[in-house]
Amino acid sequence: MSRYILSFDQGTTSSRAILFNEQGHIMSVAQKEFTQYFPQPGWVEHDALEIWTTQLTVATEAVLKAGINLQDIAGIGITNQRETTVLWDRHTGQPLHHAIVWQDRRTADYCDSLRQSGAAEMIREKTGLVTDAYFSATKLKWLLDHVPGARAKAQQGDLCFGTIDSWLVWKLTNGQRHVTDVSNASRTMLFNIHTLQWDEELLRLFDIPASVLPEVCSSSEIYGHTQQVLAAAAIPICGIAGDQQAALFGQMCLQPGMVKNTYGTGCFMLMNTGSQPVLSQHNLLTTVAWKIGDEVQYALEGSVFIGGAVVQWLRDGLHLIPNSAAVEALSRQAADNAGVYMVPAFTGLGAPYWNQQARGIIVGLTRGTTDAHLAKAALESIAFQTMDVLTAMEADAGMPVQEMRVDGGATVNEYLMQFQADLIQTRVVRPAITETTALGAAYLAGLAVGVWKDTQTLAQYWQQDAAFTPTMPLATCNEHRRQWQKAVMAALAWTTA
Ligand SMILES: Nc1ncnc2c1ncn2[C@@H]1O[C@H](COP(=O)(O)OP(=O)(O)O)[C@@H](O)[C@H]1O
Ligand SMILES: O=P(O)(O)OC[C@H](O)CO
Repeated sequence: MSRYILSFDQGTTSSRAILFNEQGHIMSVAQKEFTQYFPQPGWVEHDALEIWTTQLTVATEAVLKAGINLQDIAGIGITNQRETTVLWDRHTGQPLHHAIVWQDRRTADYCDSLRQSGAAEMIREKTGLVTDAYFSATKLKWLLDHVPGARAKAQQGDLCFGTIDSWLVWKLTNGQRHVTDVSNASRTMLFNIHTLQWDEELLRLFDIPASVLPEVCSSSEIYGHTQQVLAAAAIPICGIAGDQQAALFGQMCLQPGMVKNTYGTGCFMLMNTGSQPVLSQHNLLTTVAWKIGDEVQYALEGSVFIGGAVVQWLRDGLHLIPNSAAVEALSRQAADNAGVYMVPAFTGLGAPYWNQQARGIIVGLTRGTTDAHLAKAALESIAFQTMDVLTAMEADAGMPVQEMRVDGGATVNEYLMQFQADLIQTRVVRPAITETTALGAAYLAGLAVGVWKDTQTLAQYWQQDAAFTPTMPLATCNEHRRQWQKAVMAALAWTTA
């Protein structure tokens, strides 16, 4: 009998399912986009029921494509867009409102007032997070305060809060299990990353009744079994991690100091810091990477809000390119950026600036600027933002990073990868399997049910596809950095305030 692991990779713009075999090879992939709702400027919502139905559809499709029997699936691993907040009725299973997505800025003013009140330091010490609308706590508070009747229902114990992992487990187990894992919990701003428990002082601060919270579990254990979905036989659900932590695991960054950067809609760089949380001195986040058995690993994280999304903007907003892949050829039409720099602060700037009011700018325009220069500046902006995060990370670690492992949709772009290596003067390594998020969740699930013995076994599977080594002269590199810093200063000055 073969033993497969089915990964649910529930992302910001699409639900994906990937089936892995015992060697960690991909057997099949299915993907479905779902609706993005923008009810007001800066607001982003998802329909949690659509997330569930698309996820279930792609899971079924992946199994059918591979032509395997459902009883040969040893377990399901879940990885998900993090922070996105769902509130549902525990009796009917109906969401009370659209999910509020991690990108949503509706609680930005409230976060500013929290910072002014002096709460930010306490929040950072306990949660490792910067006080920002990005995280779940203020989104949940908004739902409880604005959905008619929600707070009263919550106080009566009738509601469940969850990030997308909790929601999917709830649906898969037909409402039997209300759980999350430590990595997702650490993104809520309600979770104490030192005690690994929900924090009463934070619950009081955000006025959240404890009864809405899921039980916090490790990242690799049997949380429950499927009920009346996918197969007649119950399949164990046995791995959960937030997508960026799952990618760190899938990239086999198991030793302190190892770094991965994912180039998706946003860019998320994580450094494994071992069994102790390291509080950043340079505006990075401290987060739980995963918990396996009794062992907890932590990470430093730098989140860039607009990464590959700047390429989507060239495609859908400016109509400069017919598809994302075309950005590379267009950008190569220009020999260099001709002094054009783009700061895509469309939703403010994330790490290490954390400025919610900053907005995007393009500087250095002349009569000679072409679409190719804009494409180049857009691609380069992804690398510049990553450079800023890496600089902060190296300063926190007190040593240079030896190599950066990369994954995500934009890593197919060879120009971007080479420019990245040049800018950070560090080797950039792309693995053979770039579906590291789904792979990480599969590994966590497979470890729980004995498909794989231990992490050492898994580390042997990691294989390099390509390595990009720096070739740009240092003087050119320094000049780029200097110009970029000036551009960032201009974006910070051009705020919505
Ligand atoms: N050739 C390319 N060059 C640059 N960016 C690309 C390219 N192909 C895809 N992308 C970008 O990669 C992102 C999709 O990557 P993916 O890892 O699937 O993201 P997510 O998981 O956030 O949905 C999109 O923002 C897209 O614009
Ligand atoms: O869905 P992605 O891949 O853009 O990831 C979103 C992150 O988890 C947000 O923190």
